[in-house]
Amino acid sequence: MKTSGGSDAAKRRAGESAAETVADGEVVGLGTGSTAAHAIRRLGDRVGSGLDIRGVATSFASRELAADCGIPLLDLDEAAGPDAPGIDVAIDGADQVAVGGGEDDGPTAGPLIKGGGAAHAREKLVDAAADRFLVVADPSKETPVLDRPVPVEVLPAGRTAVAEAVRATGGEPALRRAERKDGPVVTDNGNLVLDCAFGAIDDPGALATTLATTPGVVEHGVFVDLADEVHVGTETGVRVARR
Ligand SMILES: O=C[C@H](O)[C@H](O)[C@H](O)COP(=O)(O)O
Repeated sequence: MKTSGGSDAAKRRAGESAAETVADGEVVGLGTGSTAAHAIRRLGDRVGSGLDIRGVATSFASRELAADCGIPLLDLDEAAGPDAPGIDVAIDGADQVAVGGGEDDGPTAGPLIKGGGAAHAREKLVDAAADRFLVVADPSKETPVLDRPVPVEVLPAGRTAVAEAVRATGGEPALRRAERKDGPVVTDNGNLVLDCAFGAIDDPGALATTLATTPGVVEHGVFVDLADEVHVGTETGVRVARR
C-alpha cells in the first residue's frame, strides 16, 4: 500500500468518520490509498458486526484489502448496469483538495487531484457513479488552489504525443517511474502515467476538459464537481466540508 504525508492517526479519523455514515444495504465504492484503507478496514469491522453491504473496488489493492476484511464485492459492471443496484456511496482519498472559505456556511468541498497511486481512472468511474462521494484526507491535502502535478494515465503508444500536448498547454510532463523495478509504473489497466506540473491551477474545469480531449489520454486526476463531502481528520477530531 502506497503511503503519503500526513499523520496516520489523522487519516484514520477521516476514513473512519466516512465509514460510519454507511448504512445497511448500501453498495459502497472502495477507494485506493492509505486514507481510504482506513475506511475499508472500519467497514470490514462493521461487516463483522452484522452490517450488510457490498463493495465495489477501485484498484487491485483495494479489492485485495476489502476481501481480507471480509467485505462482499461486486464488479463495477454488476453494480452500475441498467438493472443493477447502483453505487450508493463512494469513499476515496485525494492527493490535494481545494477547500473554500465558507465563513457563514462552513468550509466548502471543491475540486481534487487524485492518482498518486495511479488508480484515478477506475476511481473516477466509481466515484462519479456514486450517489454520494465522500473524500477522506488529512490536513496536509487541503489547499486554497490546486497546484500539485496532475497524474495523467496514457496509452503506452501515446506517451510522447500526450507529453507534447501537455507542453503545448504550458505543462511539464514527467513519466512516472517505478521505485522497485527498472522502468515505468504500469497501471492496473496496462497503461503509463505522466505526472504533469502546471503550477497553480486557476481553472480546474478548463484543464480537465483540455486533458480529457487530448488523444491518447485514458484518464486524468482532476476531479471537478464530484465530491459531496470532504472528511478531514486532524490530531483531535474530524472537520467536514460540504459541496
Ligand atoms: O491513485 C491513488 C488515489 O487517488 C489515492 O486516493 C490518493 O493518491 C491518496 O492516497 P493517500 O490517502 O495514500 O494519500
